[in-house]
Amino acid sequence: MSSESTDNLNSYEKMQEIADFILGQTEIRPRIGIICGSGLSGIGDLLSEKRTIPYTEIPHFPKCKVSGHRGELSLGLLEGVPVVCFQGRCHYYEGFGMSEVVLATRIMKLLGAKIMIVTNAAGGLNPSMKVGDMMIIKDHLNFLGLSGISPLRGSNEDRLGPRFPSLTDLYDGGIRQIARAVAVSMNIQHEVHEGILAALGGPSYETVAELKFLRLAGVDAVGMSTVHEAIAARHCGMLVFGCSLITNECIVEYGTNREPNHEEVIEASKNGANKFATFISKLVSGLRQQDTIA
Ligand SMILES: O=P(O)(O)O[C@H]1O[C@H](CO)[C@@H](O)[C@H]1O
Ligand code: HPA
Repeated sequence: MSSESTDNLNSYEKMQEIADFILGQTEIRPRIGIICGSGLSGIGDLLSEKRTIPYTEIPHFPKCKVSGHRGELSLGLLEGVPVVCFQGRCHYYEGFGMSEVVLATRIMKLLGAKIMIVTNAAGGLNPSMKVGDMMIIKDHLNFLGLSGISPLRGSNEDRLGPRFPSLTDLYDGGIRQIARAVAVSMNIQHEVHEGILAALGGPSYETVAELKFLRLAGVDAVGMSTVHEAIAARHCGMLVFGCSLITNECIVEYGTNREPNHEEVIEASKNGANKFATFISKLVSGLRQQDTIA
């Protein structure tokens, strides 16, 4: 499918066809779906009894091209829990339509997932956040959504969810509590923050003025993804947990001779990937113990 295509994956039947194709490749019936952000595909390497399918082999599935995104999905067991792990995402700035951006989310729902864990690389705006830290997403500010660019735009698919879903407490409080306990158990609580993610359209990084504005608005970290998937997950009734790896410090002063770049983002996510993957797998273990996924 070309990246120029617009929202052409709204058909429930087409999504069901994709889900049936995936279910036909494995005995795994996922309870949790994970979306891996830039450089974070290694979470999928922790799966046992794994079946990996390149996106190119999945009918109708968009092909992500941004470096740091592997472009395959893996089904298997993580801490004994059946999961599907999307190792690579499509971004709106690549030219995909919103229905392509959130296709992975809707497919995990049709595969049977009850919870979505969505991850990303993000710039740290809150000065207390250092490169390599993590941020549990408490809420978001969606600049695309505020101007009407939504995965829910268009006629509503009632089989997925309601026309007017609420986004109150979108990022599940109970799961965030488990995540905080995991951070303590790993003795990394000083590196694991909780805060507000702002989603911008990208692919350019933010101006200094934009970052100053976002800081005033209470934003802790900035990214170009995640919130659309979170909205689609809420729409179709999944619980959502979101977590950012802070890959760069936002430059909020003029004339510093410093600039953000994607190479720095990938390098930081490579460095932080193992700890991040361990954190997510221990969270999944915590969810199993709490029967959240029953
Ligand atoms: O959100 P993920 O996919 O983790 O990647 C983030 O990193 C890239 C920018 O460096 C953008 O794609 C941004 O969205
Ligand atoms: N801004 C926006 N998106 C990002 C950043 C950033 O600084 N880092 C990683 N994704």
